[in-house]
Amino acid sequence: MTTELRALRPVEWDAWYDNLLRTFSVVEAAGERDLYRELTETDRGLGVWDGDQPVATAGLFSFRMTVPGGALVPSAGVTMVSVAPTHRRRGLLRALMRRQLDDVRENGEPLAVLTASEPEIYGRFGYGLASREMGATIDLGRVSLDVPEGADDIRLRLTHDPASVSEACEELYGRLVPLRPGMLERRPGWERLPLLDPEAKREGASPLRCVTAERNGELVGYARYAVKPAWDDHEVPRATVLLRDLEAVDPAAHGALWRYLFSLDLASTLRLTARPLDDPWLHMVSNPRRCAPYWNDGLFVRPVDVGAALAARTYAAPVDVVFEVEDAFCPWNTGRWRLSGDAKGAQCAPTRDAADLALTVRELGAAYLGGVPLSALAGAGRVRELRTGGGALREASTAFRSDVEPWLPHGF
Ligand SMILES: CC(=O)SCCNC(=O)CCNC(=O)[C@H](O)C(C)(C)COP(=O)(O)OP(=O)(O)OC[C@H]1O[C@@H](n2cnc3c(N)ncnc32)[C@H](O)[C@@H]1OP(=O)(O)O
Repeated sequence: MTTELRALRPVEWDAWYDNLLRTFSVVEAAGERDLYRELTETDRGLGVWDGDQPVATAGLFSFRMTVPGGALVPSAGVTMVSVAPTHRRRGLLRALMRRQLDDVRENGEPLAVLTASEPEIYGRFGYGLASREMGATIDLGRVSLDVPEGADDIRLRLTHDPASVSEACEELYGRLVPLRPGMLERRPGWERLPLLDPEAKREGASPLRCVTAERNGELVGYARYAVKPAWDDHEVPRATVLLRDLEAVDPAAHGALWRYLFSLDLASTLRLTARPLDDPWLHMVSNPRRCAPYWNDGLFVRPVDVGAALAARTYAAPVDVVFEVEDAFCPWNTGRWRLSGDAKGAQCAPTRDAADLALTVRELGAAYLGGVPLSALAGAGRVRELRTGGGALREASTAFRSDVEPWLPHGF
């Protein structure tokens, strides 16, 4: 087999995308191809060709991601990775990852990020699981909600045309981006993604609708959802409310929107996916157990330039530690790095000083957004204390934590 790994040419996009669809065995729905064609940064696409046939794909998005402290840091979003079943397990993914991370480094992005089809794939390339997301199946008949003061002052409006209020919702979303690590600044065109609602993928649910929350005429929150109607054998209504996304700027706005979703007529279940671990509704419900919360993996983070990545965020407490970093896939990161920082800023540079903590770049990626404690990774043997007399783990672990759980509200 002779194959060629090279950059994607714009005219090849459809065949390249078809390889992705075939590999994922997904049925294409109306609107998806046009949207992804528009969103794809063709000049950052890679593929492997066997003759004139694409047999592997990988893409990058030029995102900026919020890190602890609120800075937006250039982060390459790895996407559309596929290897045709005829060509799997011959090293094509590894070759694509090699070329991609070299390109990201050359492009000066300190981080690469991704969401994984299967979590076990990307650790070997230095990606660590940095954010988790929560799902829940809430038994509306058994769970009540105690909403905060001010919820009654919120005016809710329902629209069956979410696009008609999208601009205002996007403006609100933009205000929230700097407040939570892991959120991605919207790039042009991405506002269409949360509105994508092909009939073929609804599985009996209604079209998407949007409820907006206003206080004194100003938008303070919104929720997009669909309802899947159902009636049991005794004609009892048992609809399921499927929440697509919800954003709100303060407790009262959250309260009003969650109360709305918890009390829709004819519904017996509210299903949530991809919510942040610290979602406010968890602390408003009478019975969290009957909400069956669970968590799943969210965003994987890979420091591509360890020094620049660690210096780009701030730290919850003063920290001055030397990390002994091992990075087998990107050896330019391997070595000792001194990180000194606090809540105002940080510096990180190579050093010859004695190391305080040893870890691989994957653990640095996992801890980077502040959601995974270094101490928990140390408990699993993945971070080792080297400082004589100890104390470095506690110092670094405290400093890395974020007050707000990292979260990626949407896939890419
Ligand atoms: C960010 C995203 O786009 S996520 C989407 C990823 N794509 C998919 O899941 C689509 C379906 N699967 C595929 O297309 C392919 O099987 C891929 C892309 C996952 C793997 O491609 P391959 O070319 O077969 O991988 P490759 O041969 O380079 O393997 C590299 C290593 O990863 C391992 N690996 C590859 N796929 C998997 C997997 N699904 N689960 C666990 N390990 C895996 C290989 O065993 C190999 O291990 P090694 O480092 O010990 O040698």
